[in-house]
Amino acid sequence: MSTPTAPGPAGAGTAPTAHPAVVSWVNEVAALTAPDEVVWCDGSAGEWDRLTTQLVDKGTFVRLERKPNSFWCASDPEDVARVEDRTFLCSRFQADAGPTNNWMDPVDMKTVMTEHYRGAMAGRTMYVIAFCMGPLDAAEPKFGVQITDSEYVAVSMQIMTRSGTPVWDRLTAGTDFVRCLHSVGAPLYPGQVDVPWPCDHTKYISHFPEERTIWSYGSGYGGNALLGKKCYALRIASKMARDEGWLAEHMLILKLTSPQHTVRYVAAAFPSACGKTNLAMLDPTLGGWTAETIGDDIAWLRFGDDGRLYAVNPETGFFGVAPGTGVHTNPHAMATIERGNSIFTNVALTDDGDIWWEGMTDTPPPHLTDWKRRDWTPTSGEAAAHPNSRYCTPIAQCPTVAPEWDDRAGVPISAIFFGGRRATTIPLVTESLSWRHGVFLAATLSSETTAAATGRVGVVRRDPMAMLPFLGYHVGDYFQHWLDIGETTSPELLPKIFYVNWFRRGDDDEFLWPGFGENSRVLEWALRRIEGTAEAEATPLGNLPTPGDLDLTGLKFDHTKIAAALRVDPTEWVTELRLIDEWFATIGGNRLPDVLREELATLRQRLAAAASRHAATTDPRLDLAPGGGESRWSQPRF
Ligand SMILES: Nc1nc2c(ncn2[C@@H]2O[C@H](COP(=O)(O)OP(=O)(O)OP(=O)(O)O)[C@@H](O)[C@H]2O)c(=O)[nH]1
Ligand SMILES: O=C([O-])CC(=O)C(=O)O
Ligand SMILES: [Mn+2]
Repeated sequence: MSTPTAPGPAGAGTAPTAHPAVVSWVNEVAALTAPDEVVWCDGSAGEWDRLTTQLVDKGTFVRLERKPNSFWCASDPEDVARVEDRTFLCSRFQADAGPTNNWMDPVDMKTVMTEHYRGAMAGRTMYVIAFCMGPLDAAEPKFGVQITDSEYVAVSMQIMTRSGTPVWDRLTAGTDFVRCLHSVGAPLYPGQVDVPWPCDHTKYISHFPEERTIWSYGSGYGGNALLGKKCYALRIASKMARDEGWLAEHMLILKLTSPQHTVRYVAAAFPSACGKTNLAMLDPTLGGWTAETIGDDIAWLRFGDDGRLYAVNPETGFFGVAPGTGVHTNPHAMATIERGNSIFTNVALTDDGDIWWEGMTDTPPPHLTDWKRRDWTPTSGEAAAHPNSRYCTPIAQCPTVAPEWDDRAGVPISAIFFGGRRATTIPLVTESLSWRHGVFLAATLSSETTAAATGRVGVVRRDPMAMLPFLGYHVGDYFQHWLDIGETTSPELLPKIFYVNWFRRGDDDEFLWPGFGENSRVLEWALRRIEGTAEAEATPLGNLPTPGDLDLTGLKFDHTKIAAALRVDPTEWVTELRLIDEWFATIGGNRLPDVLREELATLRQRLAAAASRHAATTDPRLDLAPGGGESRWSQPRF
């Protein structure tokens, strides 16, 4: 039932499913896109071998000599990242997409895209992939079927999702599934030679939230083409989650065990390329602590019967940022890919059949093939790997994967960390004062743009809950949903919310915090706060540690920098408040919850009071933090 069908349109006889809606949809798409052949994927090792061999034969993949069952590939130089300006939320009413999404009327979008899809798979094979986001034995497993004309997508979906025969077996007639249609938009006409990375200059990544349908056209890049990931598990799922009373979030899930063997699970939301994978594979520098990985990109959070929030990782693989990943920063990611069974996209290829990227080792190899397939030497003057180059690798291979990563019930979350990449203003860590204050911090989260999306890098923008590019409905309603979640259970059962920033810089432009494994010190302080055993100082922003409140044992790092990383600078906050005002103004008065407006007013009052206290202080050293530590107010920038 899982072998490829003979050329010709799909039919019920060849399908590994009797689900009439799947079969009729596949037939309909095949009639529109005109593939040479339809293959129902079984997700088997044999299928992986067949497709990867095919990809090697046609020049898309290079089989690596130095890593088992692993492949290098380079995309079209224009198809390297998510395309936010070509990503659409086609809700029936524009007002439901909100100010953060590109909207187009669903009927108009389908009319336009249908013409792009017409004949788009000519000369190619259409693959039909059944997949499940989250454990197969979940109370309500979340199924999807992706149609694609890309072998790269088909094999990547094998890594990233539960797919194939076990899913077909469960996808019985009447079972709900999300329709995920994908074409690279590059038909092959008779005699035409294929290119290594087919795609179209025109791209559409469209979501039809009311129909739970995704149409993606023109790109082969992960976030645009592996539709289980951002399109389903975040955009469509966030809408499902709102309707059903749960949360679909851009979060890692981490298990922490203290030296006293206390186990805690935490989740953390950072924007793309801002440190989720790295924190998910944390190698704690703090003695006696163990960190284990449950997820690195997406968390689905639901209330358990005990009133706590439980998190599940809907994925089965990591699609991680390669540059900056090395034995010193993320040894566990390096060990994961060392085990093979991985796909590397837009990194550099070494002459002996291995991969390399900036930050993997201190010294680059003397010669490489760069991500544009050109000869590269250390004097080339350009990066050998694209800044958004990625590895795609199974989570089960991660040496730090927690045994419970696949548990149907998920893991109970004690703390949620929100964070952004900010060179200024945002302190290393802030503890929220309440759920609603935490939601305010998350709703005003900001970050510098990264190479994970096309467009300018390094521009500060608001990225609420690190979900700006992934919201499946109106951002104001999303904030209200977060506030409602906080009313669903007793306050002491809710995770405590913290706000972090690993990326603050000093006047010398160097990071003020060493990051990576040292982030365990911040997590440890947060967990001690939850247990009531850590000190903190009340500031206008929330509760912050002084450097003395953090466990800095053995940390070889300039402690004045750490004090600077923890500073609340009133001048910086004058600008920040203006930016938050602007952000809230874009949301629209009737959709922005009053609670958040009130939180902003309270923050403004607290900052004003602190600034006037500071102005009245002639000797800055009089304004000392409790415990005799130097106050963060003592070095204002004005
Ligand atoms: N300075 C500093 N850099 C970090 C830290 N953690 C991660 N990074 C760098 O940030 C970049 C992206 O980190 P990732 O962990 O891959 O980001 P992510 O949030 O998983 O990204 P997506 O997969 O795009 O959602 C890499 O270049 C890392 O080296 C940190 O604690 N400090
Ligand atoms: O979706 C992708 O392509 C990769 C990713 O995790 C992100 O951009 O946040
Ligand atoms: Mn991501």
